Amino acid sequence: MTRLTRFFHNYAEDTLHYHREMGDAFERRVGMRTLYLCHPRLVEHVLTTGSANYVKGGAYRVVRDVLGEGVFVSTGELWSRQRRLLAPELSAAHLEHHMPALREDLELLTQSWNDCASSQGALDLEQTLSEFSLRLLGHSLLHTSESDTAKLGVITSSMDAKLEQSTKRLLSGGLLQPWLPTPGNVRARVAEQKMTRVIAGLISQARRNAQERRLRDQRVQALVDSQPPAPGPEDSQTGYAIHRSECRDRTRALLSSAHHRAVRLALRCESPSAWEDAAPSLGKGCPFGFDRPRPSDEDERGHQQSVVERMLGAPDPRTGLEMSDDQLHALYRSLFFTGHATLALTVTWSLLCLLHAPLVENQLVAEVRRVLAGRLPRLEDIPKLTYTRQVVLETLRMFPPIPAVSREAREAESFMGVSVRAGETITIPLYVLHRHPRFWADPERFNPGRFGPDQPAPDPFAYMPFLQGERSCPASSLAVLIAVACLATIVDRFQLRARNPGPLRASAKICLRPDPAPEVLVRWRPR
Ligand code: HEM
Repeated sequence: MTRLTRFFHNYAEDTLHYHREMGDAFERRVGMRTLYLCHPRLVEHVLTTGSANYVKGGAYRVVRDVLGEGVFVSTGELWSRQRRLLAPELSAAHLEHHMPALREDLELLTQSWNDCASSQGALDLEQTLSEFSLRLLGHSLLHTSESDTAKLGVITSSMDAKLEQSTKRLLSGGLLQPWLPTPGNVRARVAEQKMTRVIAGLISQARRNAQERRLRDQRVQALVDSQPPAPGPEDSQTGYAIHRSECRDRTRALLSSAHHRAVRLALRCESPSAWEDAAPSLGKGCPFGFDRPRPSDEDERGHQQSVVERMLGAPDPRTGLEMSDDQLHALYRSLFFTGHATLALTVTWSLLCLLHAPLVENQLVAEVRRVLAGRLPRLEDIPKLTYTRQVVLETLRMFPPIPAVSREAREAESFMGVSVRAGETITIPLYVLHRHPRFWADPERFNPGRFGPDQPAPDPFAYMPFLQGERSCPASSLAVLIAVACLATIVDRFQLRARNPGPLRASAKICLRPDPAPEVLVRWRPR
């Protein structure tokens, strides 16, 4: 393979070779001149201390072309508003809310793998995990229904087709104009139309849900306000009656947290008789409905707001305007772009690494069997899966799904012996930093032990699968927990073997993918 073909096939591996020859900072020209920074302290400057001078430029223009001004590429107030609203939803603390969707989707995943195991078949790992992560994103973040899930694949495949064409356009240096009737341009236009249609449907649904929620909340408010001043029950500890205002607050809290199913159903069906049936139960005192059965996971999820509904309910503080359809389109695209392949690839690479590490697999199976013993993970199981987490972290070191990021310098500057020109593209190769021999002992060895509790934490700029700084991944901790749950569920039930064992190979475009993908045989793991 020539240097150039190696670069285009897997620029991450190619950069690793260059780093060995050229050191921690070097320039290369492939199409355009790029400065590569491969030392944690240089990277720290670009991402944190000196970050005001470095923006998402260059390659991100291609992405902007496809995604619009979503959270991934936007800047300034538009970016910070989207990020602020998204962050709580994507935090690890929110895992509890994603758990019902996660368990449901893990169940579906294992069902399809059961079919494969019973027919002694082979699996396309990346494909099945990609379907899993797509379904999960739709269910847990966007609250898509089962029928919508089928359409989500259209978004990601259309996005891939558009990204490919936009990249070609960028590399053509202006020759490949979008209006030219080339097959690639036609494919990209069709892809854009399909993607727009599906997302528009999801947005209308989210707007309808948000409107229904607003009406319901107003009715709840009116109903609660119209209650007679009931003394309420006695507080079990103090013996004092709960005041009416407290009653109301607690009623509201209960209603909004989906505990009072009967009233919720009545509010939703809006028939006068249902209202009449429900109203007395509101007046009977607090705490309403504590003795009622908890609603099902499905019902619980139905009452939480999706990310998009939350965005619709939070108008711009300066203008008072709701997010426009264009902004919502960009939000959907950004979430699918950032969350879909990354999660699927993390679990795919973890399973592929295990094919080559039988001792690690044994230790992992022992832990998973102890904690899960054949059932789906529950929230409280996940912190106990400590070795599984180490396996995920080590996989993210060796095969970071996003192997490099780039920034563009606004102005010229010099720091730590490196000179940067105005407008220059800086590449930060995570793949190289994760294998830097000065920061990692035996970097080419898959060794989850390096993330053990007795080991020192790695340098945060030598290990950053989720990047560092203000543009780092807002879903970092959550994504690791989900990957842990998924890996544990699979390893507990299934044993994978490669049909043609050989070294793991990758290709890197935007993401780092197994290439060629080994054919993997799935069997039930003996108990
Ligand atoms: C293991 C899985 C994941 C990995 C390795 C990962 C990694 C990354 C990295 C490296 C970036 C910075 C990219 C850049 O600056 O070019 C990023 C940004 C981002 N990620 Fe993730 N990610 C993962 C999962 C997710 C998930 C599940 C979501 C949510 C749907 C998500 C949402 C985002 C968003 C919104 C950004 C843009 C942040 C900003 O610019 O402010 N990621 N991710």
